[in-house]
Amino acid sequence: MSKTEVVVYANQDLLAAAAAARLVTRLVDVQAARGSASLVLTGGGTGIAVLSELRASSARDAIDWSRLDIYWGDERFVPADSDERNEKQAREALLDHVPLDPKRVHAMAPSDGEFGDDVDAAAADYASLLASQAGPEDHGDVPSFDIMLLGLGGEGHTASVFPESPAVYETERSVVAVRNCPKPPPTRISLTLPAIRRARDVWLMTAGEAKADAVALALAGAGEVQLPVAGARGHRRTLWLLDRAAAGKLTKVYQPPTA
Ligand SMILES: O=C(O)[C@H](O)[C@@H](O)[C@H](O)[C@H](O)COP(=O)(O)O
Repeated sequence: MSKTEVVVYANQDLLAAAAAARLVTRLVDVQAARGSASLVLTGGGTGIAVLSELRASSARDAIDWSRLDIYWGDERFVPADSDERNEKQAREALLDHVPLDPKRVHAMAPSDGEFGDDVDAAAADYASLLASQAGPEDHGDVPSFDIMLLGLGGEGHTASVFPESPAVYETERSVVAVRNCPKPPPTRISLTLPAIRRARDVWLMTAGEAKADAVALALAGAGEVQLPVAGARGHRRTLWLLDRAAAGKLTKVYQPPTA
């Protein structure tokens, strides 16, 4: 039975530092149990701040970086050297500073890569990659990621699955091309909600008052077509990591003292 837990931090800086500390603990535990671990990254201010905190953490090298698979939940379909690319931001914040195995860093294709501007081909290629990484124990064509990090938008998007968009209705494919995104850049590649739900742990991390309505609606059981983040769940655990402002419309959650 999957659990949902909510932890509220006094502010976004503490949230990012604490999430980085949690990542160290969880990844070390998974590696101790199974030898290797997998982590799915997100873009967005909070997601990248967590990676910067992990880079700065004195505990970070407790993780065996050579036995960690890195994936992305979504990517902006822009040239490889664009500052808008989630991959580029993650590399600068963390990935270029730790001894990862390059073969285990699974980025989504850029718009000037081997598929050119064919975003459908780039999405299909990532779906094939996920299928090739899934083992017999994974019951399907997506690996059971150990931790999937996700952010959310005030209107309820997560990864690049936007409210009432074609991606939110996708039930077959694990990865889709996304066009005409309300949030720029307009063309993206995204895991779908069924693929997100293959993760053991989903960590939804967000800060700020602008996210408070979406957080409260998702935790109250809103429908995923109108509020895609409501459909982002881990099959072991769904962990919401919030700051006080993002938790502002929740009742009955422990609120920490002001830092
Ligand atoms: O590609 C993107 O635009 C991001 O992946 C996006 O989904 C982001 O995670 C959220 O919008 C939260 O962003 P903040 O952390 O900046 O609020």
